[in-house]
Amino acid sequence: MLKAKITRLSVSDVRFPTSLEQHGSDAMHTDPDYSVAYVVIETDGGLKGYGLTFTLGKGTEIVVCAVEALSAFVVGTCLEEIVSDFRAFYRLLTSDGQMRWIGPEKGVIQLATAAVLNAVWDLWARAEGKPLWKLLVDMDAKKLISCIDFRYITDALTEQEALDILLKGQEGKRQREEQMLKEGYPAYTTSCAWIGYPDQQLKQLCTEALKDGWTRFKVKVGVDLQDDIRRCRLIRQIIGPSNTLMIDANQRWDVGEAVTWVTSLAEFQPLWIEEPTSPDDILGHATISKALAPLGIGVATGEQCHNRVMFKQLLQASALQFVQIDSCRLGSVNENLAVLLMACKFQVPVCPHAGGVGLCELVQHLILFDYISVSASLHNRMCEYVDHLHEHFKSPVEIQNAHYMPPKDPGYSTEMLEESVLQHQYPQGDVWQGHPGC
Ligand SMILES: C[C@H](O)[C@@H](O)CC(=O)C(=O)O
Ligand SMILES: [Mg+2]
Repeated sequence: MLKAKITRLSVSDVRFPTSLEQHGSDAMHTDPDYSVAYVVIETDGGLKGYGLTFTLGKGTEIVVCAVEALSAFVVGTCLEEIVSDFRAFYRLLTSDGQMRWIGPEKGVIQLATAAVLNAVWDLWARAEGKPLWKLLVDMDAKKLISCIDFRYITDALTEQEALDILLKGQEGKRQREEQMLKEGYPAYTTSCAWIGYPDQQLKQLCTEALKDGWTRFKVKVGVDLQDDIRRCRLIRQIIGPSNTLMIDANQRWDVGEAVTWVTSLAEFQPLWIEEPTSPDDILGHATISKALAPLGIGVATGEQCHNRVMFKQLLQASALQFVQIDSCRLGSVNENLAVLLMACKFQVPVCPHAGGVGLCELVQHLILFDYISVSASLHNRMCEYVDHLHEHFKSPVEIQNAHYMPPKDPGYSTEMLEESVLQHQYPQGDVWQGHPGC
């Protein structure tokens, strides 16, 4: 299977009209249509790999163009050739002398890299007959390290240090794997309190979620302080004092404003404030972290942190207390591995961003690997869950008692149902016919 030669790459613009009911809305993205640039790679042996990156409607066509521009690097190569030196292949995609000018390793081109490489990782896991998390857990430590591009991060994490972390992680690994298979990985829900949901809906969803066993909840904030106070009070009343609450501002504030606003919400005891300000403002995050530490509120960020270099600086500057990796924002598994290992070295817990379309499906593999092989800890750790659009996937996430149960099917859980792709393709899919946005 590894000998398979990649013969074709196709990419589709697939959009879901989630903005109609305000699903996914936040202080900055008030009308998100959850979307993906969806990649299928075909091989001469018949095996296919599926990959995606997450977007919000308009602009997906630009990511699709970028994927098409990268496809020349992939078509004609052999899976074995790629994975025998995955670091070199990652560099080939991210360091092309002309294309890197529109990055490097950030923005649209990095989203496209993620979509393409996610498909390659899916293909690799399928070729090995394993779910991706298991492929990673079983992989020899040196082989894993050989998938990571350490350029620009060796001042924070050397190859030897990364290897040492993985070797240390061997201890107790089998028990942790068994534990995950039995109990699953702890999750929190964001589905109850999107910014566009009225109080009644928030109340009903929270009450139902509590009944379903959820104990950790995230609420969107940042548009109007009085609204936030009312909504946080409401949610705290429903979930009680001992369940966990997080708040997410999606980059709404300036640095000083973030500190003042979150201080006004401190009585509701949020564990973290997520994305308080621009995702690029490392020193701003450090200032906010320092100011909120006495209140027991941490800073979480990462869903729009575009590469390992940014994460390195956030960690070096003690600018975040929770690392939110994203399976489709960073350069696929390769770059996520680098961030997981850096977070371990800096002893900062990883709580991945998920939700959107497919992000839960993908990132569960990474966080399972993190627990089993890297961090060996569940302290202050949980993976986001959002209850939308799973029905469009061939191997949707399985949640039991607010935990992600490890996927069993081979691959990266990236394959979508053909029918779903056809119906939601933009603009020709049935779902978009007669739609006001079309
Ligand atoms: C636009 C997205 O729904 C965003 O609000 C998601 C997010 O910030 C989160 O899940 O966290
Ligand atoms: Mg967020």
